[in-house]
Amino acid sequence: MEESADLLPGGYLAGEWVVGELIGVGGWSTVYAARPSGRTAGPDRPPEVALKVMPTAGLAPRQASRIVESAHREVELGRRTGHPRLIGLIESFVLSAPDRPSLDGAIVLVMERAALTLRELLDSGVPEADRGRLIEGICEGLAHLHRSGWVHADLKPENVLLGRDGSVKLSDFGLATELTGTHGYAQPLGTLDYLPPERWTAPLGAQGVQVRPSNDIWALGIIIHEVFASGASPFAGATPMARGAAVQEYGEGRAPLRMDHAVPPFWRDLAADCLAPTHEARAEHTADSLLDRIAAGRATRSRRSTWPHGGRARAVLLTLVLCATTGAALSSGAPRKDALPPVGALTVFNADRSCQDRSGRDPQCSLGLAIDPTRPYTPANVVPTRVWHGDVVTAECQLPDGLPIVDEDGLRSTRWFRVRLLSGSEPSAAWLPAVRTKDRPPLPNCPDPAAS
Ligand SMILES: Nc1ncnc2c1ncn2[C@@H]1O[C@H](COP(=O)(O)OP(=O)(O)OP(=O)(O)O)[C@@H](O)[C@H]1O
Repeated sequence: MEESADLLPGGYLAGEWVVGELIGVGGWSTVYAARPSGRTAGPDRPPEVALKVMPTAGLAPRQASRIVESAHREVELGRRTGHPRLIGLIESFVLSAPDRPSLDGAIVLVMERAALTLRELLDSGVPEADRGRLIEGICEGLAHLHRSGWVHADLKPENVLLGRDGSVKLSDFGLATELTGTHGYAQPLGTLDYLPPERWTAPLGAQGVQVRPSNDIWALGIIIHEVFASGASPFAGATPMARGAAVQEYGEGRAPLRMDHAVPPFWRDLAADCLAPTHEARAEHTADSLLDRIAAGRATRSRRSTWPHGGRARAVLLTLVLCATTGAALSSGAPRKDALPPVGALTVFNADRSCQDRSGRDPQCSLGLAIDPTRPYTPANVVPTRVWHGDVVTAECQLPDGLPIVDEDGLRSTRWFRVRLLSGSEPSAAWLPAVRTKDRPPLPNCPDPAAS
């Protein structure tokens, strides 16, 4: 394939990171997978990151300064408001690439790598059991941003990332605006489908347009509708401009809010409040107050629920979606180096010899960790975290009499090890069949998994 001068080739050394495959292209940036170079790899460096490369060469001075400002905002926000619901910024640097004039001097943000975007999940269908949790995660991210005095100002499904453990993380803070009092000013940019009615008529002053937290709440209302109504906006129209006209009609009181019947009553009420037509009416619905309502609604629903394994069902469904969308390829070192002292280190063994080369981490060679060692070892019964030959995982205990597993060499065992997953993972531990390791540390027996 011909190499583009505007793209970094695989293997390129950008700062201290080795560029991998292309992940995505935004309006002003290109995002690549990357890993630390041999020189810098170590326990304090994540084994896999995303590099957001924002070229400035050849741009008109105003465009270039816009990009510099946008990068500056992302760095500033990352530095001041880190939170598990915001994508982590690891470092930033200016790319020195004299051999590639179009990329020389580009600004590079090194971020924690996510598995997929909410847009991709909407396109493949959000599992019913995950919908509320996803919205709650977005709301937690917004509540943190707003409490820290920032407005995201470009909230949309492309900017909601999902970690490999299904965790929700807001990203792309290029338009994020710091509040001075009740509002801030931003460039008149953003994505038409997520702009509230007042933004369509907002006066453009020397500092830009006024933005307030209620802008993000409106976008959240659109996203709630999309999540429950198979990606559809509550405002009908074939193009973003047509849908924008419908938003303005509604904002001026000339049309009612029409939501899809697929949106359940609880979420319909919440979305309707987020989509209150004026800033004043919307302002009383803060991200914090919405979070309280979601928590209260969850408590009511779980009291009514007759299915005791809701948590497990959630994990399985999200696993399926992540597997389907990402091919279930996960980073090295996924099992954590835990805060608790390890009780048994296990080196993963893959009997398939073609999978014993550690360099590629081919998704085809990844091994699954079971959710329940007493149920069939199928894709529906594995967590999103994958392991490869040679990975070291931490086991807490063993189960001598789980479901029998036979490896590629015919070795059979009913023994399973319970291994810890990255902190924040749901579930927090999963099961490695004993045929997938040669180690037999003297571990205590685990409690009966059926009883937990
Ligand atoms: N940390 C990340 N991990 C994995 N994928 C990412 C990450 N950040 C961005 N991406 C992917 O790259 C795409 C482009 O990134 P991003 O939206 O940040 O660029 P942008 O130029 O700011 O976009 P926009 O056009 O919205 O301004 C995203 O839609 C997503 O698919």
